[in-house]
Amino acid sequence: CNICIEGTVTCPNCGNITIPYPLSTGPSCGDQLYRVRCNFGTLFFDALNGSSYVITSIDPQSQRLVIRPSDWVDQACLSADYRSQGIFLDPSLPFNITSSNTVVLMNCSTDMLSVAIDCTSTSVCQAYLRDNPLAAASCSASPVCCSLKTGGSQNEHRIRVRQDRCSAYQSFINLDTSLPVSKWAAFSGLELEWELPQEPLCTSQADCQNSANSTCLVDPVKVMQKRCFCQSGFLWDPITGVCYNVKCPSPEDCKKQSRGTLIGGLTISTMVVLVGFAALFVVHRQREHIKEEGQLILSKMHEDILNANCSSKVAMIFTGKEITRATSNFSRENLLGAGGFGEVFKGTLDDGTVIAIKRAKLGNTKGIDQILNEVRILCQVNHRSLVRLLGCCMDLELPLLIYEYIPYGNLFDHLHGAYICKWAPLTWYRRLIIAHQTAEGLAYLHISAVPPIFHRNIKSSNILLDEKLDAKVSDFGLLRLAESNATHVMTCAQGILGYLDPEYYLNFQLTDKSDVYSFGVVLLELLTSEKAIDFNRDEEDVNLAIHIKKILKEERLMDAIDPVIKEGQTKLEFETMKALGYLALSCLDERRHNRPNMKKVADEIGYIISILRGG
Ligand SMILES: Nc1ncnc2c1ncn2[C@@H]1O[C@H](COP(=O)(O)OP(=O)(O)OP(=O)(O)O)[C@@H](O)[C@H]1O
Repeated sequence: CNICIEGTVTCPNCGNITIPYPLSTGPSCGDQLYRVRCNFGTLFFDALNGSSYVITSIDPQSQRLVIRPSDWVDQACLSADYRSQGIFLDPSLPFNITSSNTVVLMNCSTDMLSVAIDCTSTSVCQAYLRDNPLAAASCSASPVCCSLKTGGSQNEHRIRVRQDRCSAYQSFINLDTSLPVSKWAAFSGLELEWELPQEPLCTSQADCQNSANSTCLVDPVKVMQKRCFCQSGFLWDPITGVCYNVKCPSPEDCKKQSRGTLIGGLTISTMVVLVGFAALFVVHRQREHIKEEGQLILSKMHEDILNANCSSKVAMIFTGKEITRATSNFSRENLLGAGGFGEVFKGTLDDGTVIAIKRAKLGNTKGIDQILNEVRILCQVNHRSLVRLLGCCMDLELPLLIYEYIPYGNLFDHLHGAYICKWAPLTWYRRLIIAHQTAEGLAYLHISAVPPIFHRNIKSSNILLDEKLDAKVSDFGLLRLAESNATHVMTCAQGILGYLDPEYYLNFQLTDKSDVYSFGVVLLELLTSEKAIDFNRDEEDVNLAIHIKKILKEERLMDAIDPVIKEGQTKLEFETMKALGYLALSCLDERRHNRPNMKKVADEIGYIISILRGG
């Protein structure tokens, strides 16, 4: 817990103004997308067409800042930024105008009367024109004026003035129109907000030296660029711009924790010494007997922890001896593969039961946590399309998870070739069944599990197939239980390239709809047998979701379908492929609220299957 906040890249103050991350006043601090300009102690926001505005306040917590809009040229009723057509924010930058602003537009042409904003005689601007002496002096000669409340959408980038429309404006933040106009000056300003920044861009690891605890990796959304993504155990905090330690989010926590650790450490040391002496004494007298008893007690403790939250006892404690025997001492012949969590071995217990054993990687500090997490979660879930966790083993050097063995490999290998010679290619009907079973398993996790469970790591290699080629969703290593009253869970980008919900980059949350997005990518894999990310495709097609979305929009789905299932297809089969393609498209909607939920997806696939069966 010694490194909590490091590598902060905030810029120095500008005069009295503190510049919070991600705002940047120079190339070596902040995020370069969030440029502001410091000129002799005054901070400026530069807009398009050469106009520039003084920044009067910044609130990093709400990601908002206030700029002072131009006054108007006396007598002419013309805004000083008339030449730049008013305020025009660069739409390619992450700033927009908030919905807190009320804008009065003056010196307007009668054309404005037909525009859908309030230019009536009761408009707020009429009171302003009448009761503000300056406005009255300059602008009352042309009585048409209008007012509008800005929208606050991400497309809100300009307040426009021009000939034939309106040529002057004033803006107020959270204006209380019940107050007399003489008090309105207190609300003067235009409020902008910025989007939360993503992890900093990088080209090599050296660029990440300012962002401690991060690694320069390919950006799954834009694979042509790389970012300093937080390492395991750390989360990206877009407000402070650092990867913080999840175990001690603030330095205070660190201090508390290290103080706690110190006290705990002393207590533990004392206990260890005492226990050590006692143990030496006992070992001297009854060595073997005590060892066995100790193991029994440990085993009992683990069992108690494991079953604490279980309504029924489903998880078992396996002994190291048992597992070592079952795997022939973890021989390489029994190695099934390795993933993010560690290695997976096949094993056979004394009673003949075949099992899969997940062994945490050496130095995988999350191992124990992940195991307890996984065991607790899985002891609650029971669904035919989810891989069953049988128990765990904690008395070897590395913690182990014991699963039922699923004999026919994973969907990724079936679709992408590794097993093409070993097993026949999957038929279209079987692919639909696999999609349906997977969707049902996930819908169970989202809806029937209490509290709801988001998988967060859906990909074809985590869908295993049994001897009947039925699908079982595996790898709950990245699972976290959602808070019972929370609809989302903050997390680090633990998803995998090509499957990660793009909205994660907007708000750094993964929800049930993030699983829906990842599942949409799996649907595309089933249709095309193409990989989620493939650098052998053209540059702009590396990401399968982007590639197929384009093809679907051009109504060329057939060009992308796996030739194996395309060959000899009936018209009905073709229709069902199309239907699944469009379902995938809805799962892959950029905005998660537009995506269907997993239950709906499962029902849709069930319906597609029923059509195929009926035909
Ligand atoms: N219960 C199981 N039965 C049979 N094979 C399994 C089982 N669990 C995992 N495997 C196989 O072990 C290999 C590694 O699995 P693992 O889930 O650790 O990795 P992954 O899915 O590739 O990556 P990640 O850990 O990032 O999800 C895969 O080939 C998988 O098919």
